[in-house]
Amino acid sequence: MDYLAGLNPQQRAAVENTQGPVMIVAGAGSGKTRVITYRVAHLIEKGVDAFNILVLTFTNKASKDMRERIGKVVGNEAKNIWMGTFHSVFAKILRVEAEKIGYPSNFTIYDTDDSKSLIRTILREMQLDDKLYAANVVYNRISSAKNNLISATEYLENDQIQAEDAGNKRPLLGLIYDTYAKRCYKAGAMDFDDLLFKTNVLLKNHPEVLNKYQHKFKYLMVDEYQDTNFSQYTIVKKLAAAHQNICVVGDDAQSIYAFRGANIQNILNFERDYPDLKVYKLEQNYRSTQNIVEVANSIIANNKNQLEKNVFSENEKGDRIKISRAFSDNEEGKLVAEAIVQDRANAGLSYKDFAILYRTNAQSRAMEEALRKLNVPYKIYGGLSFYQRKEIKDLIAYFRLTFNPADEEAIKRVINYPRRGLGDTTVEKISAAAGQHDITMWQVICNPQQYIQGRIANQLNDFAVMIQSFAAESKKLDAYETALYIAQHSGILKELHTDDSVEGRSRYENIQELLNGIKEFAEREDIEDRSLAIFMQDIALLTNDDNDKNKDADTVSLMTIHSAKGLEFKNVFIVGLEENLFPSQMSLTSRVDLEEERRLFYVAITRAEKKLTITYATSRYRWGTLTSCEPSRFINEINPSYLELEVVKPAKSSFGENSFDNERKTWSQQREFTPKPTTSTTVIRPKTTSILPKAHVPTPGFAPNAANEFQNGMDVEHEKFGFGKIVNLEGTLPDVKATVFFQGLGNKQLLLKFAKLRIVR
Ligand SMILES: Nc1ncnc2c1ncn2[C@@H]1O[C@H](COP(=O)(O)OP(=O)(O)OP(=O)(O)O)[C@@H](O)[C@H]1O
Ligand SMILES: [Mg+2]
Repeated sequence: MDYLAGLNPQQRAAVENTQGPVMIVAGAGSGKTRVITYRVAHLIEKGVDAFNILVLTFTNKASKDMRERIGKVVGNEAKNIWMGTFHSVFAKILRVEAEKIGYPSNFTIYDTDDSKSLIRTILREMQLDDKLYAANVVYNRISSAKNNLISATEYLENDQIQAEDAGNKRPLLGLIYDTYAKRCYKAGAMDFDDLLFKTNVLLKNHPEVLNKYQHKFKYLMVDEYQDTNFSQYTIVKKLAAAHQNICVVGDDAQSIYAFRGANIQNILNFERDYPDLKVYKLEQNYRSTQNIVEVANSIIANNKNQLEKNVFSENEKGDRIKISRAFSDNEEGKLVAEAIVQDRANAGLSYKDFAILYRTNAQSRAMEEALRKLNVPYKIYGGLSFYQRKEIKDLIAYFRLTFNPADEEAIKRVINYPRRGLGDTTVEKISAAAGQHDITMWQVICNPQQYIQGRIANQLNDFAVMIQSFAAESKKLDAYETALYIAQHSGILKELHTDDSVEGRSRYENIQELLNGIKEFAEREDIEDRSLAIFMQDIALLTNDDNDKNKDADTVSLMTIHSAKGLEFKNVFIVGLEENLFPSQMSLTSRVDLEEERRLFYVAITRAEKKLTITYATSRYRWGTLTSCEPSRFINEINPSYLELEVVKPAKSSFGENSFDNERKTWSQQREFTPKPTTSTTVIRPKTTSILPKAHVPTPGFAPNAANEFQNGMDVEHEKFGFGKIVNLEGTLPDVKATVFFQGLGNKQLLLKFAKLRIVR
């Protein structure tokens, strides 16, 4: 297969130039990711061992997609490439090398919740004002220190940082950071930032380890390089130092993680770090229509800080960008949902060709509700992971303790769940004793008589024996059998089984689902070690987009713009273009922040291939109150010649607004929606382009059908409203009410016994 034929001359040069440092800084959709993909395939075709290639991507999903594409060229060898996010790749390496830096190889990975819970414990113990020292703020400060490779000791010793924090009225941050780091260490745990921070420590203090990985990873590639932080930059620089076969691609205009420590300087430094650097320019955008590319260019031109580049498209000119105004967030949802149904029918698209992008997660609610009303299947990306649900975390905490009983956060989570008379006071006593004697909580639990007073020794002893029995069983059983054993003997299964509420049943099913997943893992033939310990290793790094069983399902994608990075969709809606929302309120005080918001807008626009719609509402519920909103300044920055404006009249919504509120809770929990299968998916006729069709002239011989003949999904004709599709039926005969989506009119609710409606097919 001549894979090189699918590249333009610059892309091809970047692919074929495999030796020495290479950088591509180019606009969106210009094929940067494609270059990395083909470059890896090319290396393998040329005989480079896949085990010697390391590719760092921004999400697990991106690396999975890339591996699949490479597999199409090189076959099975693609499995052997080291590829993944910084966190997953270096977690894997730390598992092998952890003991060198004083950690057990089965160290626990603390997720954000664990970290914040530990911080809260520490703040309580230090008796600090939790308004001044909010867990979130403390967490962010520690995270930012780690991402800048400042250890707790350095933090404490550095007068300047100290002074800064004192200025912020939080002089004790250094001490908290130090305590936090020690507690994690004692618990055999690393938080997310540690996975990079400790990798740096490892590579710095152990030259032999650095040497080993420099020789292992003979070729390094990094996608989305503009969003690397200092800690990541340093790892890459160290690994590439010996052979310098490093290729990074990125776009300064898409740098959107400065708030998490990403540093645009990393791109600029690259030229300084590698004097032999070859720089390739990609200017042609292959993704989007000319209109979309030009709008994106015109927006980003408002930013003062950017590298000069020229992006053009030779695709069709395309539709103008549509701007729609709605009168409320619910109305906005409705207009987006209706446009999707309409565009899908008119342009012969699938649901998966559509994406709805928003600035903040909270905006998904109105969208979800509207989509459900129209029976449009959707999936939320980047939301709460399956592994973050309470019941799943509870069971996993038992798994964690089985392999690492020092894990303090896991102990706190399940020592009294299910209830066994070991309440908060006991936990505080254990924690205090552990602090006093400088031992782990687990050591206290194993010898309660020695360290704490009170009559809880028996219960503690039972708990310790139980955890020890799990560890013993895990040595004899496979992953699934161990997991089942723990679920049963911890009492979790019974606890959930006896809860007969709807939520209780769904929690029980989730546990079943987890066990099923572990069973699949235990039956895999492509890996040697199928123990629960291995299954557990990277579980904290999974997001809800991984392990997606229905990845080919035909659903509309909903996500924040941050999660949309690198992706593309035929038809994109960017919603909530309002001042104080996008740009966000917090960004309005400084140019630097405002420019980051604008880059975010640039990222959003450039996801669209064919059609882009931007919407805003003039009122919206925020923080529980109805606020009136002004259109975003970003809309004014677009040259009007690219725009088509549409104002949606405040109509009495056909949606029962109250029913939304009732269902709100359930919907926000269930983040995926697949409507019941409809009997037909025929395109709605006739095709019209105008917003409001002329008065309908019924088909000659028009004769309405009887109420009992209709089914959901049927194409129908109404005497006056024209052609439509039944999207919902409710009630019982003879009072069945149909929701029919009419071309250009949207949803109408009709009582079938009165409506003059004819079945088309
Ligand atoms: N030479 C080419 N010929 C045809 N299609 C191409 C070519 N180069 C890239 N494409 C297509 O253009 C689209 C954008 O490419 P890609 O995702 O690699 O761009 P990118 O620069 O990584 O974008 P982003 O900045 O959004 O991450 C993809 O669908 C890709 O397959
Ligand atoms: Mg890309």
